[in-house]
Amino acid sequence: MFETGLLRGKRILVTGGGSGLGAAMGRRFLALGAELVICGRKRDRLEATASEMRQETSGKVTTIACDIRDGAAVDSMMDGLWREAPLDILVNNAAATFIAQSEHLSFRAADAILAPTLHGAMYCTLAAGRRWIEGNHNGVVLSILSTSTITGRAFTVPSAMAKSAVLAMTKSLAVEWGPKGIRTVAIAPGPFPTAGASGQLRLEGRDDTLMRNPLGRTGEHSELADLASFLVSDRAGYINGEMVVIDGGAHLRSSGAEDLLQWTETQWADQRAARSKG
Ligand SMILES: CCCCCCCCCCC/C=C/C(=O)SCCNC(=O)CCNC(=O)[C@H](O)C(C)(C)COP(=O)(O)OP(=O)(O)OC[C@H]1O[C@@H](n2cnc3c(N)ncnc32)[C@H](O)[C@@H]1OP(=O)(O)O
Ligand SMILES: NC(=O)C1=CN([C@@H]2O[C@H](COP(=O)(O)OP(=O)(O)OC[C@H]3O[C@@H](n4cnc5c(N)ncnc54)[C@H](OP(=O)(O)O)[C@@H]3O)[C@@H](O)[C@H]2O)C=CC1
Repeated sequence: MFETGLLRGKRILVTGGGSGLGAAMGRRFLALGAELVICGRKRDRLEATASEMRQETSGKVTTIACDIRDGAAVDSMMDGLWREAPLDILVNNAAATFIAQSEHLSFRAADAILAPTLHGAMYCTLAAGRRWIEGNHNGVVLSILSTSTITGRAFTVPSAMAKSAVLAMTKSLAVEWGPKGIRTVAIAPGPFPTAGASGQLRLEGRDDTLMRNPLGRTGEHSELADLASFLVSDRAGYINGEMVVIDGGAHLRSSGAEDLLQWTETQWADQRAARSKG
């Protein structure tokens, strides 16, 4: 689909690149010639994914254990990266969510979603952007958001709030940092089966939601990876401050959460008891 070497010479950090959509994007970036850095909290999973990637391609993959909720840890990761060479592209992919009745959310539970999804994305963006500007280096920030930025989404309110805030960052920085050679773009995926999303959103037990998709299917990881590759590449050099939706048209019918309005109190109690660790 793309010219060989579309991303040759690009050094890309994908947060949460050890699993799910982050790993799918990383694989595609490598295949297109990029040098890849993936970060996350779970060192073992990062290493396992990187070792598979190294076997699949001859590309360079580096792993960094970093909890992006911790600004000092983010700064230290960026310092380490810049000591070797500047990044060219940051992909804000790491995030967290779970379904819950909002009246049952403790403050700690709300913060468990806001901290990685909003603060983590902001810390990574500020840390990379400041270094690009100081070094007079061009950069691209791609943030993986959600169609909840358009529809809102019941029962995942902290996630919808955080993703909307990162969309505001994307639009605002497009104007502020565009003149400094930094593009900010975003993708809003619909349902793409991953272990993280399926576990946290109970996607498997909720076929109705998926079947209401106008295209009658969920997204393929390769479809998202292709879109991401285009948006971060120089071929998309005139796209700035935009969010591209990739959901088969699903959000035009529903936010995807309406079936949860039919859940009984017993189902919600069961959900609270069966909390999944992402
Ligand atoms: C609504 C349906 C939509 C249909 C389809 C539409 C299209 C799809 C749209 C998808 C949009 C976004 C998707 C994603 O983000 S998918 C990625 C999912 N991946 C992850 O979440 C991975 C990361 N996950 C985690 O880190 C953890 O799972 C967690 C989020 C829980 C955070 O863990 P942490 O260790 O920080 O938290 P603690 O265990 O210490 O708990 C902190 C407080 O949070 C409370 N908590 C935890 N889980 C739940 C829960 N399931 N329900 C309610 N409350 C929860 C916990 O009790 C702590 O609070 P208290 O101390 O007050 O008890
Ligand atoms: N799959 C889907 O249907 C959809 C996904 N999205 C978005 O796509 C992105 C990827 O989701 P998906 O692949 O499904 O889910 P995953 O659960 O696989 O991905 C989440 C990743 O984020 C990392 N992460 C979480 N918290 C932190 C943290 N504090 N510091 C560093 N890394 C962290 C996790 O690694 P670790 O646990 O090692 O820290 C993990 O690799 C997310 O932004 C999600 O909101 C949006 C819409 C739909």
